[in-house]
Amino acid sequence: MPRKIAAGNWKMNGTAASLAMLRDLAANLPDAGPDVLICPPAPLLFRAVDAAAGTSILIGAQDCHAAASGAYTGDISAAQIADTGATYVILGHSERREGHNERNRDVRAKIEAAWAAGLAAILCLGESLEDREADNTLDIIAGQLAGSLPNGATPENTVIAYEPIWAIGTGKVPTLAQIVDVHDFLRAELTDRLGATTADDISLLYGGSVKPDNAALIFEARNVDGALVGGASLKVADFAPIIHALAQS
Ligand SMILES: O=C[C@H](O)COP(=O)(O)O
Repeated sequence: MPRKIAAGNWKMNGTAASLAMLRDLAANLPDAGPDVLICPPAPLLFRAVDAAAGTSILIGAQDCHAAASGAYTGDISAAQIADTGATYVILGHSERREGHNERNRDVRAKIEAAWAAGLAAILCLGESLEDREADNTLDIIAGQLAGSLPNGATPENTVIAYEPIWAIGTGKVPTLAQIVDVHDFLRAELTDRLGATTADDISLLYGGSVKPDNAALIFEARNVDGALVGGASLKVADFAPIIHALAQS
């Protein structure tokens, strides 16, 4: 069985003061619930790890460089992320692919770097509205998966997040059938590549406008093992109900 995971991506939001929410969140988690992960901006990682100490909340980063070290002003390496005590890194988010021109091969190299540093990678995949309307979704997903995921994926080092670009921050959510189509496809592609024993245990997250009022329905979808949540992960009042919905799914 894949692990259930509720991951919060704070994107470029929050300050040190925002980390007080981690204690509140920890106090509002279900017993025996899913893995809960918060990915704050990089400058907050050390403090976030401290703030989460003694709780079950895990901490992750939002990107890393593919190189181990060097003259890359403004970038951070996977080893530097691991040094903070963070254990995950989001890679290939559409906001990186679009805003920073990351290609599949760049994402692949970053995942290799993450693994080498002992981090688990959350690989993000998703189609644009144009791709969706042209009925190209599964081709796009197949290409991103083939191009971005290195050999050697395991349930411990890899999580896949399906995030339709048109659903991110828009309040638009695919139908349950559309989510199931992509998640079933991902599971089948992973099975082809890795065999069922490994593929069946890799957590597949849905991301894009997950909110307290739609989470329970989304978690009914076959092969949805959790969510990658943006805006609704910033407040305990929004994120905790999503986590509870996942625990009950
Ligand atoms: O990484 C998270 C996603 O981009 C979803 O963001 P959102 O929940 O604000 O739509």
